[in-house]
Amino acid sequence: MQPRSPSDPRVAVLDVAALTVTTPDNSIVIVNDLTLQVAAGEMLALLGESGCGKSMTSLALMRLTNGLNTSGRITLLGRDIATTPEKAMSAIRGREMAMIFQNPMSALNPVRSVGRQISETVRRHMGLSRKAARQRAIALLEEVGLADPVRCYDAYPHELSGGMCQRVMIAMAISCDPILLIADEPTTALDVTIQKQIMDLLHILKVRRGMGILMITHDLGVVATYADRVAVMYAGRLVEQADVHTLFSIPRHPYTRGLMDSMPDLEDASDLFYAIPGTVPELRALPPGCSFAPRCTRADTNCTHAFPGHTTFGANSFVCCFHPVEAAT
Ligand SMILES: Nc1ncnc2c1ncn2[C@@H]1O[C@H](COP(=O)(O)OP(=O)(O)OP(=O)(O)O)[C@@H](O)[C@H]1O
Repeated sequence: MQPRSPSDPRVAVLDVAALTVTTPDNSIVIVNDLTLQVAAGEMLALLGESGCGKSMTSLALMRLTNGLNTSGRITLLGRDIATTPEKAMSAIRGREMAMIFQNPMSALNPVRSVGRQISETVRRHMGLSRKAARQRAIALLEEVGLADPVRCYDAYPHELSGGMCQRVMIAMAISCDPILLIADEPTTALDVTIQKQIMDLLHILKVRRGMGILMITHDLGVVATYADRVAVMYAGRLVEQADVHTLFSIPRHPYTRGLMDSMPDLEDASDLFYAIPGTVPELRALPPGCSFAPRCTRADTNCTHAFPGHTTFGANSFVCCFHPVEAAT
C-alpha cells in the first residue's frame, strides 16, 4: 500500500491553533493557547520540564482528554479533527495518526501475541484478510529491525526485551501508514544504547515514509540529534519555537537558555551542574504575567503584569519574552 503522506515536505500534516485544555470547571488551564505545525517528513520536538503539559498536548491532539474541556483548531492534512464526531475520530486514530508511549510493556496487551496485536490493528483499519494482515505484520516487524520477524510474530510481550517491545509498538503505530506519529518520550524507559537505536529507527521511518513526527521529550540530546524544529513549553504555554540550529545557537527565551545551561559540558571538567532556580509552578497557582518570571534573571515588573506576546524572528519561529536573549554570549 502506498503511504498517503504528501510528497511535498513543506505541507503541514498537523496544524494546531489556539489549543487550550482546561479542567471541567475551567479553574486550571493545562494547555494554554498552543499553536504549532508539523510538516510532512519533519520531526518537531516538544520540549519542556516535567509537568509543563507536553503529554496533555499529545492526548488533546489525539482527542483523548476525556472529561477535560478542549478548544482550538486541530487540522490533520487539511481536515478539521477537533470537531470530528467520536466514531469517525476512532477510525482516524491508528489509521491517519498514531501514538507511541513511554512504556511499551504496559501499552501492549500481555495475553496476545505481538503479531496478532499488529494484525488486528490492520484488519480493523484496512479491512485486510487474516492472511494478508499476518503477512503485513511480519513485514512491519522486519521493517522495524526485529531479527526474526516470523518468530517474533508469535511471541508474547513478556518474552521480548523493552527495546524489542518498543519496536513492536512502532510497527503497530506505522501499520496503517499514518501521516502523523506522536511519540511521547518513547525512549525514557530504555537504556542508553537502545534509546539511540529506537531514535535512529524513528529517523529512518520519518525519511522513508515522509511521516510528520511530534516528538515529546525533555532530552536535549535527542532534540539536538534528531529534531528538525523545536517548540519549547513552559507551564502549559509555548514560549519559543525555532528550527533546531537556530534554537541551539541562539536560545532566545531565558527558559530555553536555562535548559541548555543545565546540560553538563563533558569537555570542561570544571563545569559544575547548573540548574534553573526554583521549580515549575503549580498550574492551579500560576503567578501573574509570565509564568517563568519568578525563576528568570532577566525579569522586571513588566514580566509580572502581562504575558508577553509572540515576537517572530523568521518563518515559524517566535519567542514569548519581554527581554529575549539577542545573541549567544
Ligand atoms: N485532570 C487533570 N486535572 C488537573 N490537572 C491535571 C490533570 N491532568 C494533568 N494535570 C496537570 O497538568 C500538568 C501537565 O501534565 P503533563 O502530564 O501533560 O506534563 P508533562 O510535561 O507531559 O510531564 P511529564 O514529562 O512528567 O510527563 C501537570 O501539572 C498535571 O498535574
